[in-house]
Amino acid sequence: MSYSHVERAQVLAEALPYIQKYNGKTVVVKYGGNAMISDELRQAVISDIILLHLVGVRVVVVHGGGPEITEMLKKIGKESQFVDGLRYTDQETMDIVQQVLCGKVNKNLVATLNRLGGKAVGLCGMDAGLFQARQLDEKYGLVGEITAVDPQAVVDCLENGYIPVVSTVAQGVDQETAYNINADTAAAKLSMALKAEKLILLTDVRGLMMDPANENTLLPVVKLSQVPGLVKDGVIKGGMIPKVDCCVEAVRSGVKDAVILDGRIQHSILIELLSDEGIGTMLL
Ligand SMILES: Nc1ncnc2c1ncn2[C@@H]1O[C@H](COP(=O)(O)OP(=O)(O)O)[C@@H](O)[C@H]1O
Ligand SMILES: CC(=O)N[C@@H](CCC(=O)OP(=O)(O)O)C(=O)O
Repeated sequence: MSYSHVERAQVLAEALPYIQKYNGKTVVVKYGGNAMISDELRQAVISDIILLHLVGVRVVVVHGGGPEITEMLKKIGKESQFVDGLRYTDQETMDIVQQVLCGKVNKNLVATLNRLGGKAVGLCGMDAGLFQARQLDEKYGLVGEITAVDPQAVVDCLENGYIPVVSTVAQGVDQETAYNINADTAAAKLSMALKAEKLILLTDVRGLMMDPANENTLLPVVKLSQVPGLVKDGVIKGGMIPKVDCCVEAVRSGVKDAVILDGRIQHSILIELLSDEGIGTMLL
């Protein structure tokens, strides 16, 4: 499909009110799934983030990396175990989680952002006490429940024109260990501490659907009051439950809205933020 000059200009003009709306506002993007694995999608996400940053949006990236952790564990002959969707994390697993998230994934992401013209700084949850945590429950091993967020390091980055890129390993407050935190949960907690305008969770499905097997049943807008009913009726289930829960918590705590967005669609972040089209599920 090719566009005329006028059509191209219209797309840019359409973005103006949205750029004005989000200028100076904080948007937390949880980056993970296919959008992180496919080269093409990775470039699109990263260029979206740089563009938003350049038009004055205070973009904060919180990244996942579950598949990379699983792959590295496999290399050392360890099978991954999940309990209620959370990785069972023994000490050996925790060491790998820290190496993969804070080392490989975080630094590669920072390098790509910088290579494509951004100015990114990588932080993990232990830097400057960003995320403090205690053990969530023995049944998950060293999985943490965030007890406090000190967003100052992230704010300092934003104030100095950097794009903060955060990995979700937290410092223990109940014992001398690092804790593994689910990236959706950490992104939601950070959005709350930053009083963000918006939380975006990139995932590998269109959003919340009445029938997960049918993409035409996407629910574009879900009010918090509808969530308990959707859970009770079995519409929200499995991996969607913790995702929706942390969106609910964020919105209840003052984040204006939370969007579950399809990271498989190129430039889904730009379409969501800077156009008249809403393409995921917005919880508000
Ligand atoms: N109503 C629903 N709409 C969409 N997906 C749903 C729904 N209920 C359950 N799911 C499941 O939730 C999954 C998304 O959660 P998850 O796999 O944990 O995401 P991620 O890996 O991005 O964190 C989907 O792949 C789908 O199988
Ligand atoms: C406790 C827990 O499950 N932590 C996750 C942290 C990474 C993550 O959440 O990555 P995705 O967003 O790519 O799934 C894990 O170990 O896989």
